[in-house]
Amino acid sequence: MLIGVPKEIKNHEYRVGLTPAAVKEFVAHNHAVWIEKSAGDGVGFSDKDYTLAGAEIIDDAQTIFAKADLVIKVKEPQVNECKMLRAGQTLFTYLHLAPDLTQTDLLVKSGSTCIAYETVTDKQNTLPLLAPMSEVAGRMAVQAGAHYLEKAQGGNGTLLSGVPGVAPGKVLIIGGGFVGTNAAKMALGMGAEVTILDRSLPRLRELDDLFFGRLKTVYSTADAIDKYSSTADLVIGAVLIPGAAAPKLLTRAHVKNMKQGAVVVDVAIDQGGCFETSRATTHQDPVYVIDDVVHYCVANMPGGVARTSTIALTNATLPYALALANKGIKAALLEDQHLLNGLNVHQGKVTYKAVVDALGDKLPLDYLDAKQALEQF
Ligand SMILES: NC(=O)C1=CN([C@@H]2O[C@H](COP(=O)(O)OP(=O)(O)OC[C@H]3O[C@@H](n4cnc5c(N)ncnc54)[C@H](O)[C@@H]3O)[C@@H](O)[C@H]2O)C=CC1
Ligand SMILES: CC(=O)C(=O)O
Ligand SMILES: [Mg+2]
Repeated sequence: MLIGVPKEIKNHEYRVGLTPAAVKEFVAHNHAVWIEKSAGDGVGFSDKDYTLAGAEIIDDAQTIFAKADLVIKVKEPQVNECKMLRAGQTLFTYLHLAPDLTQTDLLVKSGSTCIAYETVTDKQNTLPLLAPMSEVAGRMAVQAGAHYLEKAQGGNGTLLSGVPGVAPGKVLIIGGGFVGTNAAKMALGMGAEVTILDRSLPRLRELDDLFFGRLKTVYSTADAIDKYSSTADLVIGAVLIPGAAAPKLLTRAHVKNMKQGAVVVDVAIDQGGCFETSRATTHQDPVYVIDDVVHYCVANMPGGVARTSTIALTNATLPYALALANKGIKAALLEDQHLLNGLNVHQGKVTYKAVVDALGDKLPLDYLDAKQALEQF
């Protein structure tokens, strides 16, 4: 199979779909790999590294999209990338379709097969291809929050750790999954006072055990969000309903009621955001202020630490990508229900129900069960 890896083109996105080590694995399995020129430059993987691994360097993305059987990326395809996708081709990358009408429309029209990293599942009922980037983003959320709490950045001038004689800052984390847990680790490591909300009691029990009572676990209700957001210095949004648009849990009224100079980091922004006042921002222009509250809503946070993130992401995606290449796309999907859960679009049909639920009233979308879609077309 011909595997193609274009250079990422989203704002300040330096990650790359395959490391040279991953390329070697494909080559060892007799696949050809095309890498766009300078695709790995931003993370220290040179064209020479890729050539030595057995890849061919291609000058432009057009050639890759025109010929590759399987396109492996990091971020959702941007408009001109969507327009290059075609029937008979498979795209394996993050998609986050539920909040993205334009991309969904273009992918459906492309006739291609689109497998989303973020909806592939595993036996533990977690999301193995989202987890590594959630670990990164959760850790970064506290780093970003601490930075924007500084006065010169618009914050209220709180040092999250406090100092002897001065109480630490208060961090509220909404959602206790991968992002939330990693944010909690960092915030506790700094010495902040941490409260974490989730609506899963089993998850709250795990968190209580994991952190040995060093943080407060609270069942997530509007009332709890009311209470804890009003005194928080930093609120981190980390909820997820897989594949669906994020619920707006922190409302405009909550934000209005927050302390002046508090910071909110909406990590869930890639699924549309879980704060009513959130809108996606970029690494180039990461924050804006509403009601004296600094909002950080970067939709590709791990791109900011692209070297760590590229390696962590490829560690997770490689076995699935190899299965697609070695077995063939259809057979690999039909053999593995967990990988099949990643199928969002196939030959003009949307095969992920939560996407149709989120966008069906704005766009005429044909939903078809993933297995049926593969068997029919
Ligand atoms: N902005 C960025 O660069 C990145 C964003 N993300 C996003 O972060 C979000 C969280 O991802 P993960 O932690 O991996 O998901 P996860 O599935 O591990 O955790 C989500 C948690 O939210 C909880 N939850 C659901 N509804 C809730 C509610 N009403 N109140 C409180 N908790 C609730 C769930 O019980 C679960 O524990 C996702 O939208 C993901 O796509 C992840 C990585 C990077
Ligand atoms: C998960 C995601 O959207 C990212 O890593 O950019
Ligand atoms: Mg206020």
